[in-house]
Amino acid sequence: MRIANTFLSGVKLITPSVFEDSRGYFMESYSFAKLSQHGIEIIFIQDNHSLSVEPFVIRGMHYQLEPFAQSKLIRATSGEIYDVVVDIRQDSPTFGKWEAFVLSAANKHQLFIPSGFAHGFCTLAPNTEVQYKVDVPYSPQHDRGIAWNDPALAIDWPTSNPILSEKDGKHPVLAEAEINFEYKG
Ligand SMILES: Cc1cn([C@H]2C[C@H](O)[C@@H](COP(=O)(O)OP(=O)(O)O[C@H]3O[C@H](C)C(=O)[C@H](O)[C@H]3O)O2)c(=O)[nH]c1=O
Repeated sequence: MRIANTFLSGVKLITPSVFEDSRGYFMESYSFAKLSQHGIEIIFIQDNHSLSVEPFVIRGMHYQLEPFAQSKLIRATSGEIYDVVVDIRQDSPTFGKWEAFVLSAANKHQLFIPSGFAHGFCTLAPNTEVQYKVDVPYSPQHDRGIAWNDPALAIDWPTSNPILSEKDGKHPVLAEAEINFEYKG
C-alpha cells in the first residue's frame, strides 16, 4: 500500500497493493492497521454505497457540521469518478481551495478525506458505483452543501451540464454557507 500526501493538508491518496494471478486479483481494500501506520487512526462506523447510472452525475459539494463532521475513505468499485475536495477549515492557509482526483475501479485508488472538507464527485462512466467509509453517522440536521459551480471556488469539472439532485441544485455559495470547522494545523 502506498499513501501520498496531497496539496491540501490531511487529504491522502492511497494506492492499495494488488495481488494478481491467473484467476484475477486480491487486495486488502481496507486495513485499520496499515492506515494507522501512516497516521490515519480513524475508526470507521458506516459504509456507504451509491450507484449513478448515467455519466456526469455530480453529487456534492457536501459536508456535515460539527459535531457530526465526517472523515471519509472513498473509492470507485465500478466505473470512474472525478473526486473533488474543498478545504472549509476556517483560518486554514488553503481555505476555499479545491483539489481533484480520478478514482476508478481500474486504478483502485482511494482517497482519505479528513473532516473539515466539503466533498463531491462527478461520474465519468455509466453505472459508476462509489463505496465509502465514514467515521460519524449521517445526521440530516447537520447535512450542508456548497454550490458545485460556486464561481469563487471555480472547480474545473469535466462537465458544465451535470445531472444533479434537486438538493444539489440549491446549495449556497461558500461565502454564504454555514461552516464551523477549526483548522488544527
Ligand atoms: C449520505 C446519506 C444519505 N442517506 C439518505 C438520504 C437521502 O434520502 C438519500 C440520498 O441522500 P443524498 O442525496 O444526500 O446522497 P448523495 O447525494 O450521494 O450524498 C453523498 O454524496 C457526497 C459525495 C458525500 O460525500 C456524502 O457522503 C453524501 O452527502 O440517502 C442516508 O440514509 N444515509 C447517508 O449517510
